Amino acid sequence: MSENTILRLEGVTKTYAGGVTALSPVNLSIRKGEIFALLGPNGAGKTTLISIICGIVTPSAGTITVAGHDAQRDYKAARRAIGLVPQELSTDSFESVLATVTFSRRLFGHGPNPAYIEQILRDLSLWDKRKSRILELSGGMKRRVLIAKALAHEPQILFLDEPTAGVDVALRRDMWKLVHRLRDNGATIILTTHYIEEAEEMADRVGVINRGKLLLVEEKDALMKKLGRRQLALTLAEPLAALPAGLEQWHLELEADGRILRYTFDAQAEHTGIPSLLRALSDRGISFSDLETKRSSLEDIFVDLVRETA
Ligand SMILES: Nc1ncnc2c1ncn2[C@@H]1O[C@H](COP(=O)(O)OP(=O)(O)OP(=O)(O)O)[C@@H](O)[C@H]1O
Repeated sequence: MSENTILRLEGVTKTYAGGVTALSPVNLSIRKGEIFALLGPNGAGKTTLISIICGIVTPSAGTITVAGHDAQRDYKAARRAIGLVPQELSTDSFESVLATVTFSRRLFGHGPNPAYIEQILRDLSLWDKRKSRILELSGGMKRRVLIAKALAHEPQILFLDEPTAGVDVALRRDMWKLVHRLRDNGATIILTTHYIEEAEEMADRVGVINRGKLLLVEEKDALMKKLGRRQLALTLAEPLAALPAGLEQWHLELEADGRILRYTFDAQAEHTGIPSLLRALSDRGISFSDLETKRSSLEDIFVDLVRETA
């Protein structure tokens, strides 16, 4: 394992007792200190993969190495390197925030470290709430408690399973900031999400999984650059009932009741085809009142990929 690799999966597969193949051989290396987003639709295998890494589900084949420990042979040490933030608190506890988080640390056999616990509670803006009972907290605060619990035993890797599912926009943005701060403090973060926006906003690298197969793993920026296309939208001065003949080579789309003409082109190409398109439109007496270009998002890329493997 290279010095910089904190987690490695080699040939990991899972077939459930009922015969469902949830994972085809998965190979993946996670670098120390990165934010990795695992993106996939419902049933893609995200939870299975995380559960295998955390030792909750046994793989059918393959090896998992967590911070130098074999996740099956050396389960306890591997598990200790991981903090897992589940989607929801399973119970609304009568315990205080401080007691709950302190207890989570003890579960992993660590001695007390009040200064460390105070630091995480402060980092998560929970210090003022340390004496509150969990059931008195707002949904957003409860989510923070889940993160504090996962961090209590000083894990090297933090797993966030759908960190912002069902939370409002303001809290989602707070969570994103928080995750960046945790990474800046040295944590490696792996999150699962089906919000593409979340992966786009947070991740250094993105993995796309569908039907148990890891379809790609790429630096987010490189992915956006390599696969990203641009779109040119022309708002027409007069709506068109149909696409005029002679413009087939641009594969245009007519939208918004014929008011918008959309052209998708490769941003990396030497010739975008735009000048010739504009000339061809002008030759046909088609004028426009507005022109807008937009980069295609990770969402477009994701939808294309998943469609191709469906
Ligand atoms: N305990 C189980 N027994 C049998 N099949 C299972 C079990 N858990 C999951 N599966 C199946 O394995 C496949 C992958 O499920 P998994 O929960 O890993 O997907 P996911 O990507 O986490 O989905 P979601 O986004 O909906 O949580 C699905 O077809 C699911 O029905």
